[in-house]
Amino acid sequence: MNVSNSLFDFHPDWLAHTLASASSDLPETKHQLPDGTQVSRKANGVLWLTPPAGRENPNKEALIISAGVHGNETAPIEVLNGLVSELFAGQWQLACPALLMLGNPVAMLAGERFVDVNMNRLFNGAHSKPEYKGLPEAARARFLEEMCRQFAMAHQGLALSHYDLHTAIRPSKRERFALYPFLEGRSVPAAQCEFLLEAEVETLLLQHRESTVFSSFTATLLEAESFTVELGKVEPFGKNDLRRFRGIERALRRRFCGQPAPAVQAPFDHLTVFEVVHEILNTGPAFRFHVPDDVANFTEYQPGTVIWEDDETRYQVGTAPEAIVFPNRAVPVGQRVGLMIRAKGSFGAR
Ligand SMILES: O=C(O)CCC(=O)N[C@@H](CCC(=O)O)C(=O)O
Ligand SMILES: [Zn+2]
Repeated sequence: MNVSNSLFDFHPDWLAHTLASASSDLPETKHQLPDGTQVSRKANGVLWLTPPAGRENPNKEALIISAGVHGNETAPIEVLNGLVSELFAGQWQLACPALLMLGNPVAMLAGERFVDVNMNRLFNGAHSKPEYKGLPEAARARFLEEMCRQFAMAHQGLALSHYDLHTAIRPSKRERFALYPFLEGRSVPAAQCEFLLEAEVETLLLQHRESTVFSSFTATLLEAESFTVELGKVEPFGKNDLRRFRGIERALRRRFCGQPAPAVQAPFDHLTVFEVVHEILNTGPAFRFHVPDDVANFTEYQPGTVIWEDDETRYQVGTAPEAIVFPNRAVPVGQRVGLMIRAKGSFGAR
């Protein structure tokens, strides 16, 4: 029997199966591709792939790729699903172990960012907070963390990278950008910058503190080189212009196949690096946010502009212009309303 048929219960592909099984508790199932690659479906939307023993892993690495941690960010889900279909159809062979995760199948089915609570605020152990007790998104975040832990343990000695793929709610003056989780003393390896450029991601944002997002968990606890990667704008399934996602698709395929990195090429030959200078948090009922709802990511504000205030605090842009990323006033008290950022330099040519 065709492995897709048996693994995906006669659904045409991994995504269709994951959506159809969104509210099911699937037991672990194991399969083998004709070339000997082991495929373990650990749960709905979670595939652990192991190349056959003896196959060379030229880049000496293991990859964790996640998409759909926000259910309405569909393009990266479609890209990852397409790569899985290619692998299962024998179009290329896997060189490195890979853990592939569709983060929040229930939210994906609903076409929503999340169902009860933003899952990308539940990592680094936040899922265990009493206020999230009993919520399916907390259980899923805990499970995804456990999968990552087991995968990292099983592949000690290989370089571990995690790319958590997203799309942004609003338009962006910089179409694709990556966020690098904060770790004391860490700097971004050149090979990772080159991978981002290969994926046509031209902007990198350095986080200023540890957080509860998925990439912060894998970076902090598993010592992975991790990135949240924003690849475009949120659209429903079937409405994405997947030509705009060819960069990440090609770059991931190349990594899965264990091929060497191509030389960096214009126009994707330099990465503009920004740093977070201020995180805007919803401080409660008196919080007033002065950025309009529809402003694009990377919109710049001049020194002195008041960005937010409440009855005790007022945040004004400092002596140099600052730009905003992820403006979103509709978040619970204590959560991020946006990030104020400033250009820090660049990597590569120019
Ligand atoms: O467009 C938006 O407002 C949100 C897009 C998104 O989901 N971004 C991630 C970034 C995670 C990080 O800071 O690494 C998120 O908000 O979870
Ligand atoms: Zn997202």
